[in-house]
Amino acid sequence: MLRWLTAGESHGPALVAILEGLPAGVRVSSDDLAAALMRRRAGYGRGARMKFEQDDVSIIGGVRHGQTLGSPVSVQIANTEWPKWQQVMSADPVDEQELADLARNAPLTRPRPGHADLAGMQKYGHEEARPVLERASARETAARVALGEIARRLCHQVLGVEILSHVVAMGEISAGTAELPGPGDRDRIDADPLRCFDPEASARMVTEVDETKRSGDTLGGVVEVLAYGLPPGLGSHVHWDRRLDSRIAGALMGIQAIKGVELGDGFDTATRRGSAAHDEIEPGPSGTQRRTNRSGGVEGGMSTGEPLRVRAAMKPIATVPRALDTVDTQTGEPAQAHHQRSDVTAVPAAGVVAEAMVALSLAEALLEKFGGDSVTETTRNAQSYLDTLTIR
Ligand SMILES: Cc1cc2nc3c(=O)[nH]c(=O)nc-3n(C[C@H](O)[C@H](O)[C@H](O)COP(=O)(O)O)c2cc1C
Ligand SMILES: C=C(O[C@@H]1CC(C(=O)O)=C[C@@H](OP(=O)(O)O)[C@H]1O)C(=O)O
Repeated sequence: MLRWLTAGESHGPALVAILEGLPAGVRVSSDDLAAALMRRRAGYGRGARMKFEQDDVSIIGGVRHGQTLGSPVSVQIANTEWPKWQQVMSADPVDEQELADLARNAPLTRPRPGHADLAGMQKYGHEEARPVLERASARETAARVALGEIARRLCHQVLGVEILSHVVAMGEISAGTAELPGPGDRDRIDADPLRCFDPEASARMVTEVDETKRSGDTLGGVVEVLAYGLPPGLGSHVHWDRRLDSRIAGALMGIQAIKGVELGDGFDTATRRGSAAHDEIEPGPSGTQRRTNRSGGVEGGMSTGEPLRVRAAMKPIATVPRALDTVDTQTGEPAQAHHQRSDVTAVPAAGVVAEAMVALSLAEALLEKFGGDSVTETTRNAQSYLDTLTIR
């Protein structure tokens, strides 16, 4: 069983994460994790913090000389901004007067609509939003991306799986998706300012981000994750929580600000007649094949062997510069929501996080199906399954 956990606050000393249940022999180094984290920081429309803060990543356990050991892998991502936040976020009690004098520690009593501030204050009994937003912040997704990179490497080593993502909509601007990016297009997508595969749409998206920023507003959008090289039969039809689609949907909805998930043609499928909704099966050169991939590579909760295709819709950033109406919880009076700085949009980064969540879900399903305590054993098991598939 693959298990993972993250901890740490946005302005704390570090994020930490543990991934348990990996076989021995997954090839990974700190530089690999640093490269994965760089991808998450990029993207046109990210805020000032992305420019001055670094992800200072180190592997604390579970890896030796570039290979996993089979023990829990533990990762730390230090926040280079920590020195400025040492008193505000100190784990130990701090002199009250010293704290009161810090502008950085001013109580945040004007909760932002769309963020976790108000519901979190009510639920945990906090009088201001700092203790909520520190953990609600998507800073935490850095830890998921680090673990997702290890999961991605496992899937690639065992089955040659390639996972990538691209931005298919930014606000009202949609990319042309007649041509899907292939396994080799990862670098080209990353080189685009908005991680969009359609250069013409990307240029219009850049203009839209600029105009949105000028008007003091924020943007959401849609990302698509693709996974190539999956065998048929990951996940299962036998129970709701073993379904691959249910796990992937849950994993993607668990990303901050994701409000919708769609497998394959998703909501469009519901508008079609059955004859135009499914993927007809035909004999091919190496076994059965599909004429189309409307399902997005999952039927009956199991991978079909076709590419996985899943979309996630992100709402616009909640910290709107032209601040939204709220109530000052200290006075009960109408007020403007607190705002210091924020991303205009983080859709390109959300794509990288979505890849990580898909990689973790696929690694879990892969280990469940093939088991193994070493990558060699897992690969042997996977190969034996593929060699003996009764229907190809
Ligand atoms: C990569 C990424 C970056 C984000 N950056 C910001 C930001 O700068 N400001 C902000 O208010 N929300 C940002 N968010 C969104 C908030 O984390 C999110 O609105 C908040 O957690 C509430 O969303 P929820 O209702 O889905 O929980 C970001 C989300 C992601 C995935
Ligand atoms: C720090 C990251 O993202 C942060 C996510 C975030 C939020 O509210 O989710 C708010 C912003 O932080 P701050 O309010 O301190 O400017 C983003 O910069 C990161 O992705 O590494």
